[in-house]
Amino acid sequence: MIIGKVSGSASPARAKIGRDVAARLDADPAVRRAKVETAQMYTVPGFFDDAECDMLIQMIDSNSRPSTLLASSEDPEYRTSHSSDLYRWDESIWAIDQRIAALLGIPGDHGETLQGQRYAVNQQFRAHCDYFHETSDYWPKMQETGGQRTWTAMAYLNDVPEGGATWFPRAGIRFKPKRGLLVVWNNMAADGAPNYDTLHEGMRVLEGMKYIVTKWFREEPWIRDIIPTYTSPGIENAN
Ligand SMILES: O=C(O)CCC(=O)C(=O)O
Ligand SMILES: [Fe+2]
Repeated sequence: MIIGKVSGSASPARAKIGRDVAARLDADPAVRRAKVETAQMYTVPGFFDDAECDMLIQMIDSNSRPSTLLASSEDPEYRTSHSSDLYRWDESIWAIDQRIAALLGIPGDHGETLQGQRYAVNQQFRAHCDYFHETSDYWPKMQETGGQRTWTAMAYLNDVPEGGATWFPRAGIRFKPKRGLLVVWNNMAADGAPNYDTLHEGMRVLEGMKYIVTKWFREEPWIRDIIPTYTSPGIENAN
């Protein structure tokens, strides 16, 4: 995640992911293309039903820590929500992960751990881009774990009485939290380079709580490095 404008390089592989996912979403009658010229952005109303939203909210409430940032920020108000990593191998999370991956047509193992977030009144996530800064200190580490973030899928788990919209100031669109609504966008431009027009903000919650889940997809498999490999004692690792 980066703060402010940065550039990364063009990538034919990422450009192809952008075209393939968009073609799939364009062909899906449940999906609506957002009226945005400068980024690929879609919505799916009612992607999660009430039972799924309630289950996810309960999981977030039972397992939250203060949210973090990859890049440092001077502003303590930058990201004030609570986050929760939703355990991939839990049966119900697995099913949700698979459904999101199938919607986009991206293999599930390219998806990072589903992240739940909870914002209380006055909490927010200020303007940022989800892609990685390719000249940052953390970029080599990100390259080892699947490379650049391509698509983001984010769902609102409840209606928020006031505030908490997701605002894309450069793309010129704002989404109001609506229970079950999934918002999907490509963080890359047509040439596969990071698209600064995807800059977005989780606006301050003014009344009530806001619950969301976010799935960030990498250009390559993310999961391979987190599966523990069993090595028998006394047997040399072949690598
Ligand atoms: O809370 C929001 O509306 C935005 C969340 C977000 O930007 C993210 O999870 O990457
Ligand atoms: Fe974001």
